[in-house]
Amino acid sequence: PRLAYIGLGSNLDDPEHQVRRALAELEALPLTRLEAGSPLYRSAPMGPQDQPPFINAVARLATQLSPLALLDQLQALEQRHRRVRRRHWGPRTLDLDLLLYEGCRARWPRLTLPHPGIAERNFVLVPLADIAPDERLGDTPVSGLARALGRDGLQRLASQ
Ligand SMILES: CC1(C)Nc2nc(N)[nH]c(=O)c2N=C1O
Repeated sequence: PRLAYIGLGSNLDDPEHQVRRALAELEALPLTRLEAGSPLYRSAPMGPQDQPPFINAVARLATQLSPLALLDQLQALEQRHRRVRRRHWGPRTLDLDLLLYEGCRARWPRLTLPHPGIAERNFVLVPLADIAPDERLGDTPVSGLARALGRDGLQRLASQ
């Protein structure tokens, strides 16, 4: 199995429940185990502000699926949460992003690895650092990037 990190996000239809349910569904993916889930974080939307706050988390999977097979599974999961893409960067019930895949750098039409937005989004970087502080982006440990970017606007939810 290879390690893969997934970014989860929701700001529609009870976002906290959407994210918690998606974490359980990641465990059920074929040839895949959920190894770790970060705490959940609430934050104001980056980009268009006229939408509800987001709930975000990051999960670590151990999977035998290839990157594209895993991406297919993630997109199928998004559909099952009735993801309706009305406007670009608009509200959504569930976003699942493949952030990192062990030993894989790619710039394919469907998938760029590592995910290009990681280092500028504290709602991704901070939960990623919670479960993978020693992963490196370029030459920098994720923990250092998260510390530099800061936790402004991020509220950690009580884990239950
Ligand atoms: C709309 C946009 C860019 N903003 C976001 N903003 C936050 N806080 N969290 C997200 O997951 C998120 N996802 C997006 O796609």
